[in-house]
Amino acid sequence: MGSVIWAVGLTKQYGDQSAVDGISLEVSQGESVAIMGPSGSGKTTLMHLLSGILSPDQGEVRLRDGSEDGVVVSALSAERRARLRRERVGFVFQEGLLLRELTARENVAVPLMLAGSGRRRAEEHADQWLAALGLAGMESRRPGELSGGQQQRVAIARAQAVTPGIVFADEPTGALDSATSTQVLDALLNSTTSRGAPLVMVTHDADVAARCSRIIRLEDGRVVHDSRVEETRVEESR
Ligand SMILES: Nc1ncnc2c1ncn2[C@@H]1O[C@H](COP(=O)(O)OP(=O)(O)OP(=O)(O)O)[C@@H](O)[C@H]1O
Repeated sequence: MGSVIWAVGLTKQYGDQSAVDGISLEVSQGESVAIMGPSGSGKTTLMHLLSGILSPDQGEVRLRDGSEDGVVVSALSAERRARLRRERVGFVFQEGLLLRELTARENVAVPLMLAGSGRRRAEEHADQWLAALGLAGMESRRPGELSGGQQQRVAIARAQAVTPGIVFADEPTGALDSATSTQVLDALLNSTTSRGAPLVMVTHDADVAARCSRIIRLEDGRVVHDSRVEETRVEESR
């Protein structure tokens, strides 16, 4: 399977604190990757480096963009990086971060309009995504009129609507009870991997991680376990 993102030698320091300390990894089409590890081990920093929110002190991140070698995210200007993030990368956070004054439909349509769609087309497309996530009939509600799980599904629809090449999620079910968490996780996994796009998710929850195809564990800014690497080793030793 082709790589969608590949990172080499990523390092990020805060003062003399090494948040990420020389991490290299590739993520392939259709993979769902859980990033786990103790508090302060560098999970969020790694996700922000992979997604171009942060620039590394050393190393580079490439994202597949149609060209053979991909685009080096960290070499882009801040403006081009922001555009790449808007159009090729989806984000889902612990709290949906929906715009409170807008309806569910408008929340999903906004990124499409920012990417150049007309309002009517964007809203039609938004309605299709909301329906795909089980929210038909709720298009005109504002976030305050939806449950936590429903709000998170609106956030997933918003992330998917621009059909990004990769989706990142930071504790996407962290604020939900366990039954709702399962539904939201199913929606997130299915809506991403069924398109062939990879999902990279930071989670503290072992049950959530167990639903992913790959688990990466960090300690002190380094990868101490990668289930994909372990599987490759086992296959090679056969
Ligand atoms: N903006 C910042 N300024 C200074 N130090 C930071 C900053 N962001 C992160 N750090 C430090 O870098 C290290 C890694 O932080 P990070 O948020 O990536 O960890 P994490 O594994 O996501 O933690 P948690 O599970 O608690 O969210 C920590 O020691 C943290 O204090």
